[in-house]
Amino acid sequence: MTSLPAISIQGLSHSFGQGELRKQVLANINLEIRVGEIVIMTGPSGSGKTTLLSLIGGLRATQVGSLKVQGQELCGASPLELVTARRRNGYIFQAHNLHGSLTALQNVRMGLEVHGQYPKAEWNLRARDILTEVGLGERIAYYPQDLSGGQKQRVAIARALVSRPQILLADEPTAALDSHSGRDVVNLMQKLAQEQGCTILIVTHDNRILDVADRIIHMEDGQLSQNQALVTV
Ligand SMILES: Nc1ncnc2c1ncn2[C@@H]1O[C@H](COP(=O)(O)OP(=O)(O)OP(=O)(O)O)[C@@H](O)[C@H]1O
Repeated sequence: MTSLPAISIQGLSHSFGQGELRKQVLANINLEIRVGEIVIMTGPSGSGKTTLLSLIGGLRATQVGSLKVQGQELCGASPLELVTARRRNGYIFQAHNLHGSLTALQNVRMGLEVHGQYPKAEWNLRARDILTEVGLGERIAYYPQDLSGGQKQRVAIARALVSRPQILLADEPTAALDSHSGRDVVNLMQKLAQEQGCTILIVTHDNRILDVADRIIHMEDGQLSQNQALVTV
């Protein structure tokens, strides 16, 4: 049995701005990511990595080409379809983006609220369970200001994965962390996502985490390099 790729992109291009200010940032991107694969995307600043990640996440509308996520075509999708597509994914950003006025537990519950799939009666239990899995079972009532950078990012991972998304998109998840915390965070992402059969795409400049990838792809001037070498480490 052949399963659909998690992500399938053909001839994707993207520009910002209009008229004379129009600037093409992605040109003819072709990429296929299999279900359960962990792919790392590297490349210089400004090369278009975040733009591609945001298109895959349905965070902005796709203009040209074909972009299928879990078999759903996002090019030409309506705003409502994009919102639905967005809710199916988990996101982790460089800055953890936790709400400062909410505890760790409440932040993680938000991941379930937004997702809207699980009954409300289960939210606390699910949030508590995943916080325990990321090693923060004793800190569920802490506010972000009372957690270290690595702990905050672990809350962000718990929030991203609590709804058991099929795709996890991470943009520079270790950039604000020291090497030890960065390694912890990536190992956790890998472990939880593998347990859940989740496909992961990570954008990073952090060479220390490249070994978690099944495959590394490289973006340069809006184009993906062709030698998408398999990592053998
Ligand atoms: N909303 C926007 N409006 C106009 N231009 C944008 C917008 N977002 C990004 N760009 C431009 O698109 C290009 C690609 O940006 P993008 O953020 O995708 O690069 P990146 O590879 O992720 O960079 P970095 O590694 O620094 O995050 C850059 O030249 C950037 O200035």
